[in-house]
Amino acid sequence: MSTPKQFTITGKDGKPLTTAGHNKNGFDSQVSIDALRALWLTPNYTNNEQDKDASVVHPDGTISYTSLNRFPAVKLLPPAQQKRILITGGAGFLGSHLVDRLMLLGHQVTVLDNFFTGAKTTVSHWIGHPNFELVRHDVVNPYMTECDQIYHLACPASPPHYQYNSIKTVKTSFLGTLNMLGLAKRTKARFLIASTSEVYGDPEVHPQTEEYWGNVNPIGPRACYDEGKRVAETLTYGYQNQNNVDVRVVRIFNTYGPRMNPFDGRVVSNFIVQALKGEDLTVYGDGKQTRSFQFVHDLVDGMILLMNSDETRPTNVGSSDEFTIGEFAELVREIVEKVQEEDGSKPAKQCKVIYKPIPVDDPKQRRADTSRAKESLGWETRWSVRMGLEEMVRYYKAKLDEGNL
Ligand SMILES: O=c1ccn([C@@H]2O[C@H](COP(=O)(O)OP(=O)(O)O[C@H]3OC[C@@H](O)[C@H](O)[C@H]3O)[C@@H](O)[C@H]2O)c(=O)[nH]1
Repeated sequence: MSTPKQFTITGKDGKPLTTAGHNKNGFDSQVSIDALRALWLTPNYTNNEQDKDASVVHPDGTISYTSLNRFPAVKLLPPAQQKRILITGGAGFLGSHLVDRLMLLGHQVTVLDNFFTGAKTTVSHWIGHPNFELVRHDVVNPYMTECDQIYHLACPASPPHYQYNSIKTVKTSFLGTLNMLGLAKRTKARFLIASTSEVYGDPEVHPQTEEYWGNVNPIGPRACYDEGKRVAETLTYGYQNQNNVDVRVVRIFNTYGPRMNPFDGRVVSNFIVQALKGEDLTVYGDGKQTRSFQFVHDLVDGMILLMNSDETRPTNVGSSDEFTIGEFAELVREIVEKVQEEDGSKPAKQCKVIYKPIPVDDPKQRRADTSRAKESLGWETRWSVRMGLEEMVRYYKAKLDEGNL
């Protein structure tokens, strides 16, 4: 595999950022950023070292996939430290980054995914590795295995995707969580559910603390996801109280990064793809609604810290750097231009911002209060939005350049 181009990352504290993860609570989750980057910035469907003339996509429109003869190096853990970890939705955007981290750390990872929004290509670099298993499975059906930890992420997360089949989204949240909690009960595995900032609905409290009960329209178009996740949290604490299941609940705020499906309709992927293609940036409503965006490595840090901590209360993991969507469009446009300038592909014309109708029940403001994550886990975001967006722009640009976007 060829070595990806090196970029220096400056963390929020102004110092060079070379690793992700922490060594806390008896669990070392640190890996080098270059090792993570090599898993998504280098195409893994051709072996460039051995076949220097190979291009990923050929002029006749075909694509070369070659099986890797070497897997990325993983830590050699003593058996007593190696955990059997089940990740539902592990072929999705967030799941695949969690898979990368836990694989590099030397654990045994089993991924369950029905590939509705996930894709095999997100984890294809691990297929065949003795520590890795990929199972096509829909969590609305029970699944039996032996494991020590369960990260339950399976559920479409982008508003157009989760609204596509709202009944299935509710079913996935409820039955999927029920099945995985049943598995946790039998195996005595620790269970972490990926909940969401959407449990706060269109919040009247700002920023959102975990104590806030939320403002959700129970029959609106977002209800299938919002209420689905709320009842999933209810079930989770039901199993904790009635069956002593060891549970963790992470409320994930808007997250972005490489491998986010470029067409999943969320704002970060939409704006970057539009700017790279020279199309108009679509701001919904007047663009005054706010969000805070965290880079995916920070989220993975938070999830692993929470899973291995004693904190059993719901915990927000998100950024507290708040932008209006209008400001965010300007920032994305500026960063895309910077990356294009760096490699001499800046177009003569600047793309415009256009305004489209606001989706029903779109939250007007959202910002994570992360005091609990800071106090209980020692977690804080390390990536600035600017550095994270540059990473994501380079990833999409590489896909665009190879004709894959
Ligand atoms: O092209 C676009 C897309 C989206 N938007 C706006 O940008 C804001 C963010 O939209 P996104 O679709 O990215 O994400 P949302 O904040 O609405 O929902 C997200 O919330 C947290 C997570 O749990 C979920 O991944 C997702 O549901 C919204 O106000 C939306 O209306 C645009 O202005 N233009």
